[in-house]
Formats: sequence, C-alpha cells, structure tokens
Amino acid sequence: MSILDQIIDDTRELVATRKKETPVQELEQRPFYTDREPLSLVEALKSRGMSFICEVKKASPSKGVIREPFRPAQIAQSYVKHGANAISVLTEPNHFQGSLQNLAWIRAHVEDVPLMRKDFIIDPYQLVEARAVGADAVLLIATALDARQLRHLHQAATDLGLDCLVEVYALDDLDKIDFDQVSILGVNNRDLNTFEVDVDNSLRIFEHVPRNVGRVSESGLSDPATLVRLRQNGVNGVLIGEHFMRAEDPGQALDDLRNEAKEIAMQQA
Ligand SMILES: O=P(O)(O)OC[C@@H](O)[C@@H](O)c1c[nH]c2ccccc12
Repeated sequence: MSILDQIIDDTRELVATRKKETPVQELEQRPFYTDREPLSLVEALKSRGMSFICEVKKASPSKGVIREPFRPAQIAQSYVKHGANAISVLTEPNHFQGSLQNLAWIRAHVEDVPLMRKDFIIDPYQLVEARAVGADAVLLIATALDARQLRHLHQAATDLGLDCLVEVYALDDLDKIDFDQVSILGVNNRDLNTFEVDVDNSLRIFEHVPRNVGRVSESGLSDPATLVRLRQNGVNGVLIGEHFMRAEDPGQALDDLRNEAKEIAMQQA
C-alpha cells in the first residue's frame, strides 16, 4: 500500500471517530464558524511578484520530526511579520504531527493573513471542522480523490466560503479537474510514493493548465534561482515548509529567500 493510501485509510477512521465525538451541529456553533468571514486565498495569490504560502509543519513521513521545539503561533507570527501571503497549517496528526488545535491557536494570533488547512480531505465534515477552527482555505489532493468527490468537496468548500488549493502530482490528475470550478492549482514536486523531488514536474504540468488559473509550485523548494525560474515560467506562488522549519527564525528565512531571489532576477534583467 502506498503511503498516500495509508494516510487516507487512517484519515477515514479518524473522521468516523470525530463525527461521533463532535457532531456537525456543534461545530457550526463555534465562534469562528458563526462570527468570522473567511479571507480569500485566491486574492492573496494575485500579487505581482511571487506569492509565498509558508507552511507550519512539525514532521513529515519522509523526514520525521523537522522542528523541535515546535511553537506554531510563534512561527506563524514570524511569517506574518515578514510578509507571508498565506500560511499553510498541517493538521494531520498521525504522519505529520499536526492538529486542528494548532490551526485554532494560530488563528487566535493571526487575523488578516489567510490560513489554509493542510490535510487529507475526503469528507465534507472536515470542511466544517476547518471553518470551525478559523481556516480560510483548504487543500484538496486530486490524487487521493476521484473526479466526482473532487467536484463535490470543492463545491461544499465554496458554499462554506473556503477557497481551495487543488493539488495534483501527475499529468493524468488533470483529467479530474473542472477548470470552470478550480481557480488555484498546485503541483506537488514531491512524489508521495518515492519522496523524490522534481521541480520540472510542476512546469511540465502547468503547460496543460488554462492561463487564468493561479499556479502554485509545492515542495522541495529552497533555492532562490529555482524560484526565479518558476516565476519566469508563469508560476504565481510557492508552498514552502521544510526550508523555513529548519531555520531558527522561519520568517527571517522567508525574507532572506525572497531577497536572494530578487537579487538574482535583477542581475538577469
Ligand atoms: O516542506 P516542503 O518540501 O517545502 O513542502 C511543503 C508542502 O508542499 C508539503 O508539505 C506538501 C505538499 N502537499 C502535501 C500534501 C499533504 C501533506 C504535505 C504536503
């Protein structure tokens, strides 16, 4: 069984348990659900230069624990201070040591930068959970869903006011996507089975994506020259976790990377 299949199986079990513990009706009464309007991830990715979606992630299946001690609110505040366009928060507990509490905690400290729930979304219940802890957007992994599920979950998210970043890995994942519906597409540079990273994978796939769709390149990014190349090829945003998580001050690392990329772009102009 592939790691993705394993995570999806675990998630299915987890969702079943959660549904029993906390019914939807209860989630719908949480203050973030009733009193807060979600921010737009789509808008956050429309800046003229490269947009940065900065990730808060303690561990991953490929790398084990990446950051210890792990202080989610402090990390997020540092990202905000240094101009992150959006923040991605891992909430998957078994393989990434994430939690919904982490997202709620970050929301309590970050008001006006969009937060994306990064998890393995397979059930509309998880979208309500996302709203209830103060998320503005969710990741939908096309590789883990069929076309019907993807369309359904995307619509349910939209109805709740949540933007979706739809993630693909391979060219044939695009067959599942209705581009009248999907406005931001992420390509994961990391093969979830072999964990190998290939940045050119995202560029190849974006060639087949309509021009009006926002493009995000995800995973394995840390080299400023690569960011410049991605931007020159029409990529609007990057999703970066590990590189920032390994830095003492993640926001400072964002600043440094952005400045190094600017410098390279200027030298080339
Ligand atoms: O830490 P990295 O290599 O910068 O990658 C971040 C992000 O792209 C990665 O965490 C990710 C991309 N898609 C996912 C789906 C599920 C879990 C995690 C991910």
